[in-house]
Amino acid sequence: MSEPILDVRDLSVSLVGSGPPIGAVDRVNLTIGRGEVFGLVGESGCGKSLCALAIAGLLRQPMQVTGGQIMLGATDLATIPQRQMRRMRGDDVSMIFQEPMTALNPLMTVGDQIGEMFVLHRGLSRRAARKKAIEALDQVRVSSPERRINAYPHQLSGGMRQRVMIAIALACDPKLLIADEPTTALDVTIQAEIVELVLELCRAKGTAVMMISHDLGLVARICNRVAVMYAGQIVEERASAEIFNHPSHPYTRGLVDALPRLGRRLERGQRRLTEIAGVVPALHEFPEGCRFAARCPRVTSECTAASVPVTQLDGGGIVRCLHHV
Ligand SMILES: Nc1ncnc2c1ncn2[C@@H]1O[C@H](COP(=O)(O)OP(=O)(O)OP(=O)(O)O)[C@@H](O)[C@H]1O
Repeated sequence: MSEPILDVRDLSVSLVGSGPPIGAVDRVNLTIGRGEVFGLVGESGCGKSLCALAIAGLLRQPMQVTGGQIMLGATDLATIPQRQMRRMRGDDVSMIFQEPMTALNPLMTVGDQIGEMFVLHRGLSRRAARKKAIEALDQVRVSSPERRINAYPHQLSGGMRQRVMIAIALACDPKLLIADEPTTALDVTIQAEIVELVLELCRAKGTAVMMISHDLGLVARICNRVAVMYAGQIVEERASAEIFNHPSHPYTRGLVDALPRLGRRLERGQRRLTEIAGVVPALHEFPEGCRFAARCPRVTSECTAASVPVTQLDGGGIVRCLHHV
């Protein structure tokens, strides 16, 4: 891997309320190289978004970072004050979300929202920022950018809004872009265009990407390395070709088997491809031993006796399973 830009060590996020804290993300380790495209996958509710929000300094009560370090270069994002984090967000690390409307201000034109990045982070005048906003809109392939900068978010299509959010996120050339399911809410035809756009712009700017998705197929195709998350823990992390072709953890195997492939047909009465039976446990239901045990085809009594340590794999990477292949 190239020089690391992000080094997350033993990150824990917990729900902190009136009772004892409830762990949601459990000692997660992640390293992303400069300009690398890194994937984080897992079903809904595995803790991917909480990891992302923790890194971007956007966790909200009752969720809190309760342990570990988030090193972006020499700065530990887990401990810096909110004011410093606000400065670094946009400048060093940016995030785009599944639903752009949650991040865009409905009362401001898209031009003002993009321009604000240049005013706040680069100290440009309003007039100079407006010019840069037009260039940024052009870069994300919004046609007639001089006209479109005067539009409000609700006047644009979902795909256009996502492009605006990408323009805002990349305006100040951050070192890391976290993309949390950026295409899930979009029409299938636009999804590939948006992913390509993100990759192309980040490649040109040397920005590393952390792509979060429930779609292992997408992530394996575009990422150098992939981490698979289950019930708040990383259960496997390897080069994406390895993960895709020789999944080591039974959960990863299940995700691969659930992918649609050319020539595979649904059996009569089967609604989806081989889904992993069962559901991700809720936070207060995490079991003592392996968290995947209740759904695992390889489970034995050892799996539920004590928590499962991480094993280094011969070809590089890690897996958290007593019966990995
Ligand atoms: N503010 C909150 N209060 C209570 N529980 C929460 C909160 N935010 C997240 N959780 C719980 O934490 C767990 C992890 O959630 P998270 O959103 O990180 O999952 P995810 O893998 O990103 O799923 P998705 O793809 O659906 O966003 C889930 O069980 C979720 O219900």
